Amino acid sequence: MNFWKMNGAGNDFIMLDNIASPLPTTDYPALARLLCERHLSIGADGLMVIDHPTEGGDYKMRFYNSDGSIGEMCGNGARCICRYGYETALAGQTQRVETTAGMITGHRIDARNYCIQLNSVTTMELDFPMDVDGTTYQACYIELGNPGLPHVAVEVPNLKDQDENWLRELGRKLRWHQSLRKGANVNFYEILAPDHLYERTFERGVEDFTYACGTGTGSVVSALTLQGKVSGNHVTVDMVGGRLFIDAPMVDGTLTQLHLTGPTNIVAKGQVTDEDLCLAK
Ligand SMILES: N[C@H](CCC[C@H](N)C(=O)O)C(=O)O
Repeated sequence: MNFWKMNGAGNDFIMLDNIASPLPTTDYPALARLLCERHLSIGADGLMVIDHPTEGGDYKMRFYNSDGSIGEMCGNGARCICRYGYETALAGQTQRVETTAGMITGHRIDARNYCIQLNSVTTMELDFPMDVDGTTYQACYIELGNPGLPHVAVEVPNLKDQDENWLRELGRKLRWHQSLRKGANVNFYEILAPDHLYERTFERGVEDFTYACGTGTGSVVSALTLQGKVSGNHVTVDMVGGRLFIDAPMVDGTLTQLHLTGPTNIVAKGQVTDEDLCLAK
């Protein structure tokens, strides 16, 4: 079984091609849990499976978090999978990718940089107070696509200087907060300068911080654009693993197309030989 290991701004993925070597879809959650384990196997935030299109796209992207749960979408993953699609000739410079959250389009900018038009905002609650241990956090709740990928945005002053363990525990409590129907990815952000943010995301399904989150940056910038705190034009978002750019322009007071741009890295191409994996050939 061949795989690629890629990352998009440090958000890392194992990629398997179900068109080239088919497996039953029901095998993938267990495969994700096994292969994404960082000490016992290859290690990654998620597993992505390239599959035959069924809705008129160039191919289908199935996304599994490292705990085996299905993610409706993944922005950095989509940027990586578009590079895979281009480099394996599944698609051209511009491609349509079927995701659980709906169709997205991807565009190759150059060898390493890819841009995705993310699923549009389907839920936006700008005033979403969340109580944790007696403190009320003035959060925003956002979903992208349908079914929507859930995100919470919380401003944290001096984010870079905050104690990581404190932040992780807060992230975990917000991620599992009783007010959330299906949990959420929790995005902490700080506005560093006009149209320049620093962000850290505690991800659902990884249950920890990842180095970057594409839909997280798209959700935060969408909320901040509606609040008039950023312009929505090519907003820079720095994360631990790299820099992402979000375009979320407003036309007549409404958000229009949401674009995520950033780098990709093909770290390895190889064969899965994990001896604990019964399926490995
Ligand atoms: N890191 C991803 C999001 C993965 C979503 C996943 N954590 C879930 O909530 O199912 C991104 O770049 O958009």
